Amino acid sequence: MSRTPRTALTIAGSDSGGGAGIQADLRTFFACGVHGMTAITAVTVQNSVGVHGFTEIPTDVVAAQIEAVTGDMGADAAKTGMLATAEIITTVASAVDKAGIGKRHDVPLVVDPVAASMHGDPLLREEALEAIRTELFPRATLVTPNLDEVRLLTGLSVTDVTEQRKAADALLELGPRWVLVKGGHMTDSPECVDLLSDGTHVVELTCPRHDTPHTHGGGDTLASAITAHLAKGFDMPDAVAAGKKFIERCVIESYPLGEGVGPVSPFWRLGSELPDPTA
Ligand SMILES: Nc1ncnc2c1ncn2[C@@H]1O[C@H](COP(=O)(O)OP(=O)(O)OP(=O)(O)O)[C@@H](O)[C@H]1O
Ligand SMILES: Cc1ncc(CO)c(N)n1
Repeated sequence: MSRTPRTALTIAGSDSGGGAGIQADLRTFFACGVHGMTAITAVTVQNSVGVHGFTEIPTDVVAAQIEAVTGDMGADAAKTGMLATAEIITTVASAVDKAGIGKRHDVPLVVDPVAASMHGDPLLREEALEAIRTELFPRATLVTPNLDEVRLLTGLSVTDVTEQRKAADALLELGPRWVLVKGGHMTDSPECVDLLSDGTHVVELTCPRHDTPHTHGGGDTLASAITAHLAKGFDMPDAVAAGKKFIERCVIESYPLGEGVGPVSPFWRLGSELPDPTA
């Protein structure tokens, strides 16, 4: 029998195309050496071109998934992605409290406030934004908004690092312990700067902007890589630094698939099992 790995739970939606959502989270957990568990909140009909629709999972089933895995296997860290509705958000907030997950407990909670797909298709009902602010942010150990989500949550438009700092301060007012303001959408910049802050420690994580349109699932992959490293016991700045290194390589190795936007790729972690370029 071999040693049991650390565990991480993702509470998120399914992407039928396999590049984002639950599927991205699970493959990232695996690539980072952590056992992944899932509580599915919604099933999207999605491919490289866009999200064609979604169905929510009943709230009692969302809560039961969280209870079943945390009560039996335990989670060393957890993350949320697509939550779809205010009712699901409220359910998740009380389920993580019951499971001892979140800022006030020992088990870190990463909240990725997913509002839309990268094609601009909504993944969250409009009226649910307030529930993200009031129910989830105060429970979060880390929140990881992109710049569109920053604007929706705070009303602030961010175009440079100085504005990223102001946005981080505004988001911290909503109660999370740490904030990571992602800079992937600042497409005029030759660098991708993500700003991490807890109000005292401010760290800029920078990498070159790699020239690829295929970044589907980038936000989910970054948040799950951070969650996996938190599960392994890294402190927040080290977990985020490890996540940033991981996502940069996944962006470099991203591949075209379908007619639209291809996924970022954790395949590089497989070494000799890498896809055969001659096949
Ligand atoms: N072209 C790129 N080159 C290098 N890093 C990138 C690139 N695009 C995005 N990133 C990085 O990928 C991560 C995800 O950032 P982004 O701001 O795109 O999040 P997101 O919009 O939530 O992602 P998505 O909606 O595509 O899943 C960040 O660490 C960002 O800096
Ligand atoms: C299910 C799902 N979650 C998150 C995203 C955002 O990348 C997506 N496109 N689909």
